[in-house]
Amino acid sequence: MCSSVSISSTCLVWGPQFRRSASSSSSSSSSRTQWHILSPSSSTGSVKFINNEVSSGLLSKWGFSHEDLHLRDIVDRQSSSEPSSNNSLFTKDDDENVAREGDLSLILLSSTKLTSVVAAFALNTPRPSTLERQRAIWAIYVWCRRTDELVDGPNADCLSSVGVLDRWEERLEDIFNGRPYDVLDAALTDTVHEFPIDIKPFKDMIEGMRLDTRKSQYENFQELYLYCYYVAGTVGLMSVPVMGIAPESPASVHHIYDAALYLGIGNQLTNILRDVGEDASRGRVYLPQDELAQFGLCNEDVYLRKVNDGWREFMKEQITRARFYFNLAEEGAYHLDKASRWPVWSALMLYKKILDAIEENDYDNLTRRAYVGRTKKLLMLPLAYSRSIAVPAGPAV
Ligand SMILES: CC(C)=CCC/C(C)=C/CC/C(C)=C/CC/C(C)=C/COP(=O)(O)OP(=O)(O)O
Repeated sequence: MCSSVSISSTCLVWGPQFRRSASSSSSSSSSRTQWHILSPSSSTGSVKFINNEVSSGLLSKWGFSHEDLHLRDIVDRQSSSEPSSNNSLFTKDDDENVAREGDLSLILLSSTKLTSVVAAFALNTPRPSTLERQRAIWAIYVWCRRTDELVDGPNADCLSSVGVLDRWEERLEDIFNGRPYDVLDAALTDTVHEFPIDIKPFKDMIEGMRLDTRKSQYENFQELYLYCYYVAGTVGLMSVPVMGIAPESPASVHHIYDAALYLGIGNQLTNILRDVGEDASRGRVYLPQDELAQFGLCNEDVYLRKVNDGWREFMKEQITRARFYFNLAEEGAYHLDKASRWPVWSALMLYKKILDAIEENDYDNLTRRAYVGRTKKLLMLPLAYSRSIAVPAGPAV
C-alpha cells in the first residue's frame, strides 16, 4: 500500500530529535531495541536521554533518526521568512504592486511576469487568507495523489516504475524552477513560490514510492518508520508552511514540525492497520517482521487471515504505537495558526477513530475493514472545533 494523502479541505505538521542507541534492552525477556530520545538541547552539547520504556507498550516506539533524514535543514529552510532559495522564481526586487487574481491563470503569464506577481504577493502578504491556504493545500494534495497513482494507480502495472519516477522527479524540479508541465503542476509552482516550501519532502516522497516498488515487507519498525516518513510524514513537512504557526505560540518551530511529521506517521500506521487484509491480497505486509515473530506470527498467518489471540495482542501493541504518534501530533496541533487548526484536529480525530473501530471489530482487520460511520464523523466535528479554539500554550521547547 502506498500512501495516498487525505487532507480534509485544509491542513498541516513535526518534534524531538531522536537517535538509536547501540544498546539493547535486557530488562525484558523479549529482545527489543532500546531507543533514546535525543532532546533538542543536544545541539548545545547537553544530550538528554530518555528511555523509550517511559511509554507503555511492549514494542519500540521510535523509528529512524531525524538527523539522518536531514529534517532540521528542511525546517530551517522553510522557517525563513521567504520562500526557499531553491524556488528560483522568487526574486526580491520585483514589482510590489501587481494584483493577484486566479492563481491558475498565472500559467499564462511569462515567467518573468509570474516572478513579479508571485514575489510581490509573497512579500506583501504576511498572513495568507484561508482561501489561499486551501488552494495551496489542494495543490500539494493533488501532487501527492498523482505521485501515489504512479505506483498504485490503475495504470501503474503498464508503467516501468523506476523510469516513471525518475521522470516525475525531473518534472518536480521543473515545478520548483517555474516550468510547470500542466495546469496541476502550475498550481504547485504557484504554491511553492507563495509559501516557503522546500523541495526535499517532495523528493523524499518520490523516494518512498521507489522503496515501495522494491520492497514488499519490512524487517523492523525502523524500516517501516522510514517508509512512513517518506510517504506520509513528508506531507506534514510540506503542509506546515501553508498552515502557518500561531504568532502567539511559545513552542519552537522544530517542535511543531515534529508534531506535523508525527501526524503523518500516525496516519500511515493507522492506514496500514486498516488495510492489512487488502494489502495482503497484493502480497504486501507493512508490518515489522521481527514484531510479528515476537507474537509467534508470520506473513503466512496474515495471508491466511488468522485472527487469533496472538494476532489480537499484536494488534493492541500496534494500535498503542499509532496512538503514541497521534498524541505527539496533538501537542503541536495547538500551535498552528488558528485558521488551520480545525481541519487538522478533525483529520486527527477521525484517524484515531479508525483505531477505535479496529478495536470494536475485536481486532479483526484481516477480514473486516474498520469503518467510521457518518454520524460518528459529524459528532466529532464540534469536538474538533472546541480543541481548535484552545489558546496555544506550552510546551515551549
Ligand atoms: C499536527 C500539526 C502540527 C500539523 C498538521 C500537519 C499535517 C496536515 C499533516 C498531515 C499529514 C497527512 C495527511 C499525511 C497523509 C497520510 C496518509 C496515510 C494519507 C492516506 O490517506 P487516505 O486517503 O486515507 O488513504 P487511502 O487512499 O489509502 O484510503
